[in-house]
Amino acid sequence: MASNQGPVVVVILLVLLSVGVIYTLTQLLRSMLGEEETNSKEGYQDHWLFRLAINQLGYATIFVPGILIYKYVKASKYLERTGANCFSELLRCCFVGQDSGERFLPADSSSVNSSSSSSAARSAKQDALLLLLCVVGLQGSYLTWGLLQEKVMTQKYTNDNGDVGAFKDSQFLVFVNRILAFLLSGIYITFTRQPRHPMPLYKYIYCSFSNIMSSWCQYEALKYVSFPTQVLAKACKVIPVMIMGKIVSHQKYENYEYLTAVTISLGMASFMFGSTEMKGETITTFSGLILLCAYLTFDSFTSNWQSALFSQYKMSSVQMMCGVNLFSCLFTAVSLAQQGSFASSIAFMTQFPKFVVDCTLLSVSSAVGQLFIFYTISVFGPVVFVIIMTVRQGLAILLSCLIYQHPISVVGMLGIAVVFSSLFLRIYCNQRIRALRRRMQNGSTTKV
Ligand SMILES: Nc1ncnc2c1ncn2[C@@H]1O[C@H](COP(=O)(O)OS(=O)(=O)O)[C@@H](OP(=O)(O)O)[C@H]1O
Repeated sequence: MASNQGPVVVVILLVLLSVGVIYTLTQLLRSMLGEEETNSKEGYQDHWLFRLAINQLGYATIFVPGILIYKYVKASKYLERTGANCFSELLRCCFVGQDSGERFLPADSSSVNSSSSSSAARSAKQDALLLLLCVVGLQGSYLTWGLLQEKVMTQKYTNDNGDVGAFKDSQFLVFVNRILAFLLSGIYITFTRQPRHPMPLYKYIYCSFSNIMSSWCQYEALKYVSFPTQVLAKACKVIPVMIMGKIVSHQKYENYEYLTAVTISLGMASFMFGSTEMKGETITTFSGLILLCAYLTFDSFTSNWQSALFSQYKMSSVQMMCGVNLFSCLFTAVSLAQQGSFASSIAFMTQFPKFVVDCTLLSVSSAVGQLFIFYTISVFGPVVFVIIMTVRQGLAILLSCLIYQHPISVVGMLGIAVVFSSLFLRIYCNQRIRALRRRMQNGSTTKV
Protein backbone atom coordinates (compact mmCIF):
# COMPACT_ATOMS: atom_id res chain seq x y z
CA MET A 1 0.00 0.00 0.00
CA ALA A 2 2.73 2.43 1.11
CA SER A 3 4.85 1.66 -1.96
CA ASN A 4 1.80 2.38 -4.15
CA GLN A 5 1.15 5.73 -2.52
CA GLY A 6 4.79 6.85 -2.64
CA PRO A 7 4.80 7.77 -6.35
CA VAL A 8 1.43 9.53 -6.04
CA VAL A 9 2.84 11.74 -3.29
CA VAL A 10 6.05 12.39 -5.29
CA VAL A 11 4.04 13.36 -8.36
CA ILE A 12 1.78 15.71 -6.38
CA LEU A 13 4.83 17.28 -4.72
CA LEU A 14 6.55 17.74 -8.10
CA VAL A 15 3.48 19.46 -9.53
CA LEU A 16 3.02 21.74 -6.51
CA LEU A 17 6.70 22.62 -6.32
CA SER A 18 7.12 23.48 -9.99
CA VAL A 19 3.82 25.39 -10.16
CA GLY A 20 4.85 27.34 -7.04
CA VAL A 21 8.30 28.19 -8.44
CA ILE A 22 6.96 29.24 -11.82
CA TYR A 23 4.15 31.29 -10.29
CA THR A 24 6.63 33.11 -8.04
CA LEU A 25 8.95 33.74 -11.00
CA THR A 26 6.10 35.17 -13.05
CA GLN A 27 5.00 37.51 -10.27
CA LEU A 28 8.62 38.56 -9.72
CA LEU A 29 9.08 39.32 -13.43
CA ARG A 30 5.86 41.28 -13.57
CA SER A 31 6.73 43.40 -10.55
CA MET A 32 10.39 43.89 -11.63
CA LEU A 33 9.35 45.15 -15.03
CA GLY A 34 6.95 47.58 -13.51
CA GLU A 35 3.43 46.26 -13.73
CA GLU A 36 2.47 49.21 -11.58
CA GLU A 37 3.22 51.62 -14.40
CA THR A 38 0.25 50.39 -16.38
CA ASN A 39 -0.57 53.95 -17.28
CA SER A 40 2.66 54.33 -19.21
CA LYS A 41 1.97 53.41 -22.83
CA GLU A 42 5.55 52.50 -23.61
CA GLY A 43 6.13 50.34 -20.50
CA TYR A 44 7.90 46.98 -20.76
CA GLN A 45 4.59 45.28 -20.14
CA ASP A 46 3.30 46.59 -23.46
CA HIS A 47 6.11 45.05 -25.45
CA TRP A 48 5.27 41.79 -27.21
CA LEU A 49 8.48 40.16 -25.97
CA PHE A 50 7.42 40.78 -22.38
CA ARG A 51 3.96 39.39 -23.01
CA LEU A 52 5.55 36.41 -24.73
CA ALA A 53 7.81 35.78 -21.74
CA ILE A 54 4.85 35.94 -19.33
CA ASN A 55 2.88 33.56 -21.56
CA GLN A 56 5.78 31.11 -21.78
CA LEU A 57 6.13 31.12 -18.00
CA GLY A 58 2.43 30.29 -17.84
CA TYR A 59 2.84 27.40 -20.27
CA ALA A 60 5.85 26.22 -18.26
CA THR A 61 3.37 25.54 -15.44
CA ILE A 62 2.21 22.64 -17.62
CA PHE A 63 5.51 21.70 -19.27
CA VAL A 64 7.81 21.63 -16.24
CA PRO A 65 5.70 19.34 -13.98
CA GLY A 66 4.99 17.17 -17.03
CA ILE A 67 8.69 16.74 -17.85
CA LEU A 68 9.59 16.15 -14.19
CA ILE A 69 6.88 13.51 -13.79
CA TYR A 70 7.95 11.85 -17.05
CA LYS A 71 11.59 11.72 -15.90
CA TYR A 72 10.57 10.40 -12.50
CA VAL A 73 8.31 7.67 -13.93
CA LYS A 74 11.05 6.60 -16.34
CA ALA A 75 13.90 6.66 -13.82
CA SER A 76 11.95 4.84 -11.10
CA LYS A 77 10.53 2.31 -13.62
CA TYR A 78 7.21 2.90 -11.86
CA LEU A 79 5.02 1.50 -14.65
CA GLU A 80 7.01 -1.74 -14.87
CA ARG A 81 6.95 -2.22 -11.10
CA THR A 82 3.27 -1.60 -10.40
CA GLY A 83 0.16 -3.45 -11.47
CA ALA A 84 -2.86 -1.75 -13.04
CA ASN A 85 -4.48 0.93 -10.89
CA CYS A 86 -6.11 4.25 -11.76
CA PHE A 87 -2.96 6.25 -11.22
CA SER A 88 -0.62 3.99 -13.19
CA GLU A 89 -3.19 3.75 -16.02
CA LEU A 90 -3.35 7.55 -16.18
CA LEU A 91 0.45 7.80 -16.34
CA ARG A 92 0.55 5.05 -18.97
CA CYS A 93 -2.05 6.86 -21.06
CA CYS A 94 -0.06 10.10 -20.89
CA PHE A 95 3.48 8.86 -21.43
CA VAL A 96 3.48 5.39 -22.99
CA GLY A 97 0.14 4.86 -24.69
CA GLN A 98 -2.41 2.19 -23.97
CA ASP A 99 -1.00 -0.45 -26.23
CA SER A 100 2.24 0.67 -27.74
CA GLY A 101 2.83 -2.61 -29.57
CA GLU A 102 -0.46 -2.61 -31.53
CA ARG A 103 -0.60 0.42 -33.80
CA PHE A 104 -3.09 -0.67 -36.39
CA LEU A 105 -6.81 -1.05 -36.16
CA PRO A 106 -9.17 -3.76 -37.21
CA ALA A 107 -10.11 -3.39 -40.86
CA ASP A 108 -13.81 -2.77 -40.13
CA SER A 109 -13.14 0.40 -38.15
CA SER A 110 -15.12 2.90 -40.15
CA SER A 111 -14.20 6.01 -38.22
CA VAL A 112 -10.52 5.63 -38.93
CA ASN A 113 -8.98 7.99 -41.40
CA SER A 114 -5.66 7.53 -43.04
CA SER A 115 -4.94 9.81 -45.94
CA SER A 116 -2.65 7.48 -47.80
CA SER A 117 -4.14 4.02 -47.37
CA SER A 118 -7.83 4.91 -47.54
CA SER A 119 -7.42 7.36 -50.44
CA ALA A 120 -6.20 4.50 -52.62
CA ALA A 121 -9.36 2.54 -51.73
CA ARG A 122 -11.77 5.43 -52.53
CA SER A 123 -13.13 6.04 -56.00
CA ALA A 124 -12.69 9.43 -57.69
CA LYS A 125 -16.40 10.11 -57.14
CA GLN A 126 -16.20 9.32 -53.42
CA ASP A 127 -13.11 11.50 -53.19
CA ALA A 128 -14.88 14.38 -54.89
CA LEU A 129 -17.88 14.07 -52.56
CA LEU A 130 -15.68 13.96 -49.46
CA LEU A 131 -13.70 16.96 -50.67
CA LEU A 132 -16.93 18.85 -51.34
CA LEU A 133 -18.13 18.02 -47.82
CA CYS A 134 -14.88 19.33 -46.33
CA VAL A 135 -14.94 22.48 -48.47
CA VAL A 136 -18.58 23.27 -47.62
CA GLY A 137 -18.06 22.45 -43.93
CA LEU A 138 -14.91 24.54 -43.58
CA GLN A 139 -16.23 27.46 -45.61
CA GLY A 140 -19.60 27.48 -43.83
CA SER A 141 -18.25 27.24 -40.30
CA TYR A 142 -15.26 29.58 -40.72
CA LEU A 143 -17.18 32.22 -42.68
CA THR A 144 -19.70 32.31 -39.80
CA TRP A 145 -16.83 32.23 -37.28
CA GLY A 146 -15.08 35.16 -39.00
CA LEU A 147 -18.25 37.28 -38.98
CA LEU A 148 -18.99 36.49 -35.32
CA GLN A 149 -15.38 37.08 -34.27
CA GLU A 150 -15.39 40.50 -35.88
CA LYS A 151 -18.74 41.28 -34.25
CA VAL A 152 -17.58 40.23 -30.77
CA MET A 153 -14.26 42.09 -30.99
CA THR A 154 -15.55 45.34 -32.53
CA GLN A 155 -19.13 45.74 -31.31
CA LYS A 156 -20.03 47.83 -28.28
CA TYR A 157 -22.35 45.87 -25.95
CA THR A 158 -25.17 47.51 -24.02
CA ASN A 159 -27.44 46.24 -21.24
CA ASP A 160 -30.77 47.22 -19.66
CA ASN A 161 -28.99 49.52 -17.18
CA GLY A 162 -27.61 51.55 -20.07
CA ASP A 163 -24.00 50.34 -19.53
CA VAL A 164 -21.81 50.26 -22.61
CA GLY A 165 -18.74 48.04 -22.96
CA ALA A 166 -16.40 46.50 -25.52
CA PHE A 167 -14.71 43.11 -25.17
CA LYS A 168 -11.00 43.05 -26.03
CA ASP A 169 -9.58 39.79 -24.64
CA SER A 170 -9.00 37.54 -27.66
CA GLN A 171 -7.29 34.86 -25.55
CA PHE A 172 -10.46 34.36 -23.51
CA LEU A 173 -12.38 33.79 -26.75
CA VAL A 174 -9.77 31.22 -27.84
CA PHE A 175 -10.17 29.49 -24.44
CA VAL A 176 -13.98 29.37 -24.68
CA ASN A 177 -13.70 28.00 -28.24
CA ARG A 178 -11.29 25.29 -27.14
CA ILE A 179 -13.28 24.22 -24.10
CA LEU A 180 -16.48 23.77 -26.09
CA ALA A 181 -14.60 21.84 -28.78
CA PHE A 182 -13.06 19.64 -26.07
CA LEU A 183 -16.42 18.98 -24.35
CA LEU A 184 -18.27 18.21 -27.60
CA SER A 185 -15.57 15.86 -28.89
CA GLY A 186 -15.24 14.25 -25.44
CA ILE A 187 -19.00 13.57 -25.27
CA TYR A 188 -18.95 12.21 -28.83
CA ILE A 189 -16.11 9.75 -28.24
CA THR A 190 -17.65 8.63 -24.94
CA PHE A 191 -20.94 7.65 -26.53
CA THR A 192 -19.78 6.24 -29.87
CA ARG A 193 -17.62 3.33 -30.91
CA GLN A 194 -14.11 4.57 -31.46
CA PRO A 195 -10.88 2.92 -32.56
CA ARG A 196 -8.36 2.02 -29.87
CA HIS A 197 -6.14 4.99 -29.05
CA PRO A 198 -2.61 3.63 -28.73
CA MET A 199 -0.79 6.96 -28.87
CA PRO A 200 0.58 8.50 -25.66
CA LEU A 201 -1.34 11.71 -24.97
CA TYR A 202 1.78 13.83 -24.57
CA LYS A 203 2.26 13.79 -28.37
CA TYR A 204 -0.75 16.10 -28.69
CA ILE A 205 1.13 18.74 -26.71
CA TYR A 206 3.34 19.65 -29.68
CA CYS A 207 0.49 20.58 -32.03
CA SER A 208 -1.63 22.03 -29.26
CA PHE A 209 1.20 24.33 -28.22
CA SER A 210 1.99 25.32 -31.82
CA ASN A 211 -1.72 26.00 -32.46
CA ILE A 212 -2.01 28.26 -29.42
CA MET A 213 1.24 30.00 -30.34
CA SER A 214 0.20 30.52 -33.96
CA SER A 215 -3.04 32.18 -32.79
CA TRP A 216 -1.12 34.36 -30.36
CA CYS A 217 1.51 35.39 -32.95
CA GLN A 218 -1.22 36.16 -35.47
CA TYR A 219 -3.10 38.48 -33.09
CA GLU A 220 0.17 40.15 -31.99
CA ALA A 221 1.49 40.50 -35.56
CA LEU A 222 -1.62 42.46 -36.56
CA LYS A 223 -0.40 45.30 -34.31
CA TYR A 224 2.98 45.58 -36.04
CA VAL A 225 2.55 44.81 -39.75
CA SER A 226 1.05 46.77 -42.60
CA PHE A 227 -2.11 45.55 -44.28
CA PRO A 228 -0.38 44.50 -47.54
CA THR A 229 2.13 42.39 -45.55
CA GLN A 230 -0.72 40.63 -43.72
CA VAL A 231 -2.45 39.98 -47.01
CA LEU A 232 0.70 38.51 -48.56
CA ALA A 233 1.38 36.25 -45.56
CA LYS A 234 -2.17 34.92 -45.53
CA ALA A 235 -2.24 34.38 -49.28
CA CYS A 236 1.03 32.41 -49.35
CA LYS A 237 0.33 30.02 -46.44
CA VAL A 238 0.45 26.96 -48.64
CA ILE A 239 4.19 27.39 -49.34
CA PRO A 240 5.39 27.18 -45.69
CA VAL A 241 3.01 24.24 -45.16
CA MET A 242 4.75 22.34 -47.98
CA ILE A 243 8.22 23.23 -46.67
CA MET A 244 7.20 22.08 -43.18
CA GLY A 245 5.82 18.84 -44.67
CA LYS A 246 9.34 18.13 -45.95
CA ILE A 247 10.86 18.83 -42.53
CA VAL A 248 8.30 17.02 -40.33
CA SER A 249 7.48 13.96 -42.41
CA HIS A 250 9.96 14.06 -45.33
CA GLN A 251 7.01 14.53 -47.64
CA LYS A 252 7.70 14.41 -51.38
CA TYR A 253 5.67 16.66 -53.68
CA GLU A 254 5.09 16.46 -57.40
CA ASN A 255 6.17 19.35 -59.64
CA TYR A 256 2.56 20.35 -60.32
CA GLU A 257 2.04 20.73 -56.57
CA TYR A 258 4.91 23.22 -56.29
CA LEU A 259 3.72 25.06 -59.37
CA THR A 260 0.09 25.33 -58.23
CA ALA A 261 1.17 26.36 -54.69
CA VAL A 262 2.99 29.34 -56.19
CA THR A 263 0.20 30.25 -58.63
CA ILE A 264 -2.52 29.94 -55.94
CA SER A 265 -0.47 32.25 -53.69
CA LEU A 266 0.10 34.77 -56.50
CA GLY A 267 -3.56 34.65 -57.56
CA MET A 268 -4.83 35.07 -53.99
CA ALA A 269 -2.45 37.96 -53.34
CA SER A 270 -3.51 39.74 -56.56
CA PHE A 271 -7.17 39.18 -55.74
CA MET A 272 -6.81 40.47 -52.19
CA PHE A 273 -4.78 43.51 -53.29
CA GLY A 274 -7.18 44.19 -56.11
CA SER A 275 -10.37 43.99 -54.11
CA THR A 276 -9.62 45.56 -50.73
CA GLU A 277 -8.71 49.07 -49.73
CA MET A 278 -5.20 49.30 -48.29
CA LYS A 279 -6.23 50.76 -44.97
CA GLY A 280 -4.93 50.41 -41.41
CA GLU A 281 -1.25 50.27 -40.44
CA THR A 282 1.05 51.27 -43.23
CA ILE A 283 4.39 50.38 -41.63
CA THR A 284 5.74 46.88 -41.14
CA THR A 285 8.19 46.77 -38.26
CA PHE A 286 10.91 44.17 -37.68
CA SER A 287 8.90 42.84 -34.70
CA GLY A 288 5.93 42.43 -37.01
CA LEU A 289 7.98 40.41 -39.48
CA ILE A 290 9.32 38.14 -36.73
CA LEU A 291 5.79 37.57 -35.40
CA LEU A 292 4.44 36.89 -38.88
CA CYS A 293 7.21 34.37 -39.60
CA ALA A 294 6.56 32.74 -36.22
CA TYR A 295 2.83 32.57 -37.08
CA LEU A 296 3.52 30.88 -40.42
CA THR A 297 6.02 28.46 -38.85
CA PHE A 298 3.75 27.43 -35.94
CA ASP A 299 0.70 27.24 -38.17
CA SER A 300 2.38 25.04 -40.77
CA PHE A 301 3.88 22.82 -38.08
CA THR A 302 0.45 22.26 -36.47
CA SER A 303 -1.29 20.70 -39.45
CA ASN A 304 1.79 18.73 -40.54
CA TRP A 305 2.29 17.29 -37.08
CA GLN A 306 -1.40 16.35 -36.90
CA SER A 307 -1.17 14.69 -40.29
CA ALA A 308 1.95 12.75 -39.22
CA LEU A 309 0.11 11.50 -36.10
CA PHE A 310 -2.87 10.41 -38.22
CA SER A 311 -0.72 8.35 -40.52
CA GLN A 312 1.33 6.84 -37.70
CA TYR A 313 -1.39 5.99 -35.20
CA LYS A 314 -4.65 5.79 -37.13
CA MET A 315 -6.83 7.48 -34.52
CA SER A 316 -10.18 9.05 -35.49
CA SER A 317 -10.34 12.77 -36.20
CA VAL A 318 -12.68 13.36 -33.22
CA GLN A 319 -10.21 11.61 -30.90
CA MET A 320 -7.49 13.95 -32.11
CA MET A 321 -9.78 16.96 -31.73
CA CYS A 322 -10.43 15.95 -28.12
CA GLY A 323 -6.73 15.37 -27.34
CA VAL A 324 -5.49 18.59 -28.92
CA ASN A 325 -8.20 20.68 -27.30
CA LEU A 326 -7.55 19.15 -23.89
CA PHE A 327 -4.03 20.59 -23.90
CA SER A 328 -5.11 23.83 -25.59
CA CYS A 329 -7.63 24.35 -22.76
CA LEU A 330 -4.90 23.75 -20.18
CA PHE A 331 -2.45 26.15 -21.87
CA THR A 332 -4.94 28.97 -22.33
CA ALA A 333 -6.51 28.48 -18.87
CA VAL A 334 -3.13 28.75 -17.14
CA SER A 335 -2.20 31.81 -19.13
CA LEU A 336 -5.56 33.51 -18.45
CA ALA A 337 -5.39 32.68 -14.75
CA GLN A 338 -1.90 34.15 -14.46
CA GLN A 339 -2.90 37.35 -16.22
CA GLY A 340 -6.04 37.67 -14.12
CA SER A 341 -8.23 37.76 -17.22
CA PHE A 342 -10.76 35.15 -16.08
CA ALA A 343 -12.35 37.42 -13.51
CA SER A 344 -12.65 40.41 -15.86
CA SER A 345 -14.08 38.29 -18.70
CA ILE A 346 -16.63 36.62 -16.44
CA ALA A 347 -17.59 40.02 -15.02
CA PHE A 348 -18.13 41.23 -18.61
CA MET A 349 -20.30 38.18 -19.29
CA THR A 350 -22.53 38.82 -16.31
CA GLN A 351 -22.79 42.50 -17.14
CA PHE A 352 -23.65 41.98 -20.83
CA PRO A 353 -25.82 38.86 -21.42
CA LYS A 354 -25.87 39.56 -25.19
CA PHE A 355 -22.12 38.91 -25.19
CA VAL A 356 -22.77 35.40 -23.76
CA VAL A 357 -25.06 34.63 -26.71
CA ASP A 358 -22.46 35.82 -29.27
CA CYS A 359 -19.66 34.02 -27.45
CA THR A 360 -21.66 30.76 -27.46
CA LEU A 361 -22.43 31.07 -31.17
CA LEU A 362 -18.76 31.83 -31.88
CA SER A 363 -17.66 28.74 -29.93
CA VAL A 364 -20.21 26.53 -31.67
CA SER A 365 -19.02 27.65 -35.11
CA SER A 366 -15.40 27.20 -34.02
CA ALA A 367 -16.12 23.67 -32.68
CA VAL A 368 -17.94 22.69 -35.89
CA GLY A 369 -15.05 24.21 -37.86
CA GLN A 370 -12.58 22.12 -35.86
CA LEU A 371 -14.52 18.94 -36.67
CA PHE A 372 -13.95 19.74 -40.34
CA ILE A 373 -10.32 20.80 -39.81
CA PHE A 374 -9.34 17.50 -38.24
CA TYR A 375 -11.39 15.48 -40.69
CA THR A 376 -9.90 17.29 -43.70
CA ILE A 377 -6.33 16.86 -42.45
CA SER A 378 -6.92 13.17 -41.72
CA VAL A 379 -8.39 12.45 -45.14
CA PHE A 380 -6.65 14.90 -47.50
CA GLY A 381 -3.58 16.06 -45.58
CA PRO A 382 -2.36 19.52 -44.51
CA VAL A 383 -1.76 21.03 -47.97
CA VAL A 384 -5.34 20.54 -49.20
CA PHE A 385 -6.60 21.82 -45.85
CA VAL A 386 -4.55 24.99 -46.06
CA ILE A 387 -5.61 25.60 -49.67
CA ILE A 388 -9.28 25.41 -48.60
CA MET A 389 -8.59 27.84 -45.74
CA THR A 390 -6.71 30.21 -48.08
CA VAL A 391 -9.58 30.18 -50.57
CA ARG A 392 -11.89 30.90 -47.62
CA GLN A 393 -10.16 34.25 -47.13
CA GLY A 394 -10.78 35.12 -50.77
CA LEU A 395 -14.38 33.98 -50.57
CA ALA A 396 -14.99 36.17 -47.50
CA ILE A 397 -13.65 39.20 -49.39
CA LEU A 398 -15.62 38.30 -52.52
CA LEU A 399 -18.82 38.00 -50.47
CA SER A 400 -18.25 41.38 -48.84
CA CYS A 401 -17.56 42.91 -52.29
CA LEU A 402 -20.83 41.48 -53.60
CA ILE A 403 -22.90 42.39 -50.54
CA TYR A 404 -21.52 45.94 -50.16
CA GLN A 405 -21.07 46.39 -53.92
CA HIS A 406 -17.36 47.21 -53.74
CA PRO A 407 -15.76 47.13 -57.19
CA ILE A 408 -13.13 44.47 -57.97
CA SER A 409 -10.22 45.69 -60.12
CA VAL A 410 -8.98 43.91 -63.25
CA VAL A 411 -5.96 42.63 -61.26
CA GLY A 412 -8.38 41.22 -58.67
CA MET A 413 -10.43 39.46 -61.35
CA LEU A 414 -7.26 38.05 -62.92
CA GLY A 415 -6.28 36.82 -59.44
CA ILE A 416 -9.58 34.91 -59.09
CA ALA A 417 -9.07 33.37 -62.54
CA VAL A 418 -5.51 32.28 -61.65
CA VAL A 419 -6.63 30.75 -58.33
CA PHE A 420 -9.45 28.74 -59.89
CA SER A 421 -7.35 27.62 -62.86
CA SER A 422 -4.63 26.45 -60.43
CA LEU A 423 -7.19 24.56 -58.34
CA PHE A 424 -8.60 22.80 -61.42
CA LEU A 425 -5.09 22.01 -62.66
CA ARG A 426 -4.23 20.56 -59.27
CA ILE A 427 -7.34 18.39 -59.09
CA TYR A 428 -6.84 17.25 -62.69
CA CYS A 429 -3.16 16.30 -62.19
CA ASN A 430 -4.00 14.59 -58.90
CA GLN A 431 -6.69 12.45 -60.53
CA ARG A 432 -4.42 11.60 -63.48
CA ILE A 433 -1.60 10.49 -61.20
CA ARG A 434 -3.93 8.41 -59.03
CA ALA A 435 -5.53 6.77 -62.05
CA LEU A 436 -2.05 5.98 -63.39
CA ARG A 437 -0.98 4.47 -60.07
CA ARG A 438 -4.18 2.41 -59.87
CA ARG A 439 -3.62 1.11 -63.39
CA MET A 440 -0.03 0.21 -62.57
CA GLN A 441 -1.16 -1.55 -59.36
CA ASN A 442 -3.85 -3.50 -61.22
CA GLY A 443 -1.30 -4.42 -63.87
CA SER A 444 1.17 -5.75 -61.33
CA THR A 445 -1.51 -7.75 -59.41
CA THR A 446 -2.83 -9.32 -62.66
CA LYS A 447 0.70 -10.38 -63.59
CA VAL A 448 1.20 -12.00 -60.17
N1 LIG B 1 -4.43 22.52 -37.78
C1 LIG B 1 -5.29 23.15 -36.98
N2 LIG B 1 -5.79 22.54 -35.88
C2 LIG B 1 -6.66 23.17 -35.06
N3 LIG B 1 -7.11 24.44 -35.27
C3 LIG B 1 -6.65 25.08 -36.35
C4 LIG B 1 -5.72 24.49 -37.26
N4 LIG B 1 -5.46 25.39 -38.25
C5 LIG B 1 -6.19 26.49 -37.97
N5 LIG B 1 -6.89 26.31 -36.84
C6 LIG B 1 -7.79 27.28 -36.21
O1 LIG B 1 -8.64 27.84 -37.18
C7 LIG B 1 -8.88 29.21 -36.89
C8 LIG B 1 -8.51 30.03 -38.14
O2 LIG B 1 -7.10 29.97 -38.32
P1 LIG B 1 -6.31 30.96 -39.25
O3 LIG B 1 -6.77 32.35 -38.99
O4 LIG B 1 -4.85 30.72 -39.14
O5 LIG B 1 -6.80 30.45 -40.65
S1 LIG B 1 -6.87 31.22 -41.98
O6 LIG B 1 -5.81 30.70 -42.80
O7 LIG B 1 -6.67 32.62 -41.74
O8 LIG B 1 -8.17 30.93 -42.53
C9 LIG B 1 -7.99 29.56 -35.69
O9 LIG B 1 -8.80 29.54 -34.54
P2 LIG B 1 -8.50 30.47 -33.23
O10 LIG B 1 -7.20 29.99 -32.68
O11 LIG B 1 -9.65 30.16 -32.32
O12 LIG B 1 -8.44 31.89 -33.68
C10 LIG B 1 -6.97 28.45 -35.69
O13 LIG B 1 -6.46 28.17 -34.42
